[in-house]
Amino acid sequence: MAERLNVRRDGNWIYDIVVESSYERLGEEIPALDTGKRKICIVTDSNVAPLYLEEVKEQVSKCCKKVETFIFPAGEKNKNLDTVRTLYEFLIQKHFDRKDVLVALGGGVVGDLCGFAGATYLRGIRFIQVPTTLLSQVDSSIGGKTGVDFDSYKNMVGAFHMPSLVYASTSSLLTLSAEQFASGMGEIVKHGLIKNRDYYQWICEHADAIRERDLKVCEQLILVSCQIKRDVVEKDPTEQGERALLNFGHTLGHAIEKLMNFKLAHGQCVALGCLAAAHISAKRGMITDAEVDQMRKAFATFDLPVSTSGYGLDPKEVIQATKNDKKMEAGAIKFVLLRQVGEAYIDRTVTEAEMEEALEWLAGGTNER
Ligand SMILES: NC(=O)c1ccc[n+]([C@@H]2O[C@H](COP(=O)([O-])OP(=O)(O)OC[C@H]3O[C@@H](n4cnc5c(N)ncnc54)[C@H](O)[C@@H]3O)[C@@H](O)[C@H]2O)c1
Ligand SMILES: O=C(O)C(=O)C[C@@H](O)[C@H](O)[C@H](O)COP(=O)(O)O
Ligand SMILES: [Zn+2]
Repeated sequence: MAERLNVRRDGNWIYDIVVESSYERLGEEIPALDTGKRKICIVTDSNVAPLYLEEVKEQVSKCCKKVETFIFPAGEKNKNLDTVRTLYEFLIQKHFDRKDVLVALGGGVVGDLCGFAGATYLRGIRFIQVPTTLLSQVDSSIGGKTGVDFDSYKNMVGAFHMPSLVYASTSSLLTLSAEQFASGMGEIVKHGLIKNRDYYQWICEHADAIRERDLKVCEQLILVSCQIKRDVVEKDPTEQGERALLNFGHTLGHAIEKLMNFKLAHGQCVALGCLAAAHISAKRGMITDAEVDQMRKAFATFDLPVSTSGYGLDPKEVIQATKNDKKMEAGAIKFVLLRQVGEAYIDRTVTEAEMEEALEWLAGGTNER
């Protein structure tokens, strides 16, 4: 039975998030977009193509005139304008017009890049998200943030462009590496910490089933996380205010991701950034040290890093890197802190000294289990 969530805003845009256990029903969901006479280009990466391209292509073929496929080398390093350019060239060569459709089959890298091409090619064509990583199923496929990195700066060039449909199959979680599964847990724990303490506790209580990738429990994770993110982006799709709460852990997380030269997965850096932000929240007396310690244990349970010890990161360089991210507004850094576990707020008063102290604290621990 498909689980379905609706995303809408003032009648301006609306799409469904469908969570299934296989790709078998994808061909039944797409026709609602009136694609019968259209061409569809499936955009995917070199790791996902051998796993899922054939079955997804079979489904997509049922609901359009012609299917093309564009495969690019996997990895964050390829989430850039060079890859977008080769995709534009491909679409031009195949005569894609404004009514044709793109399908992003893959993780957040494919989704962000394909969505950005969808936002800009011919000033915008429709795209469908078929997320295949835990991270993309709970986070990146929803909300319409699309974009690419520029000179290693995360997501520096992009556009808000909503997908026409999100179709996630939990079956794809079984082929993910341990590291990539853990990375998704980084964003999931973030969702609990910023918006829903009960969810955070539920995640901790179901740690064994989650680690074993019990797909029923994973489905619950996907649905609750999607609901949390949906509720935020419906109210503030272009991040004028509340949406920035989803950036909890990303101010320092993005800087660490860049300085580690993308050797760590996105969700791993988010986990480190969340801990540093939680530490600052505790120093300011809003949450307790015991709660931070509990968070450290929670991230570690999901095999996420909880210390930067041995990473060779210089706190001053990390702080410098935050200044070139999108978190700067009118010269002040936009930071997300916890008022309490399950409630975040945007703070513009975090000082460099606080960040430096938090980064030193983060380097002091260990990743030994
Ligand atoms: N747009 C947003 O709102 C948003 C939100 C969160 C993260 N992001 C972005 O998403 C990206 C991270 O996404 P990600 O974690 O999905 O990484 P990813 O897309 O790089 O995928 C991780 C790795 O897993 C492989 N893979 C994908 N699906 C697989 C499967 N089912 N089985 C086996 N291997 C598979 C990929 O080829 C890749 O090597 C980052 O660029 C981040 O900035 C965007
Ligand atoms: O959707 C959002 O908004 C988020 O902030 C979700 C984040 O997990 C995601 O990594 C996002 O891409 C970060 O946004 P950015 O604007 O800082 O690049
Ligand atoms: Zn993120």
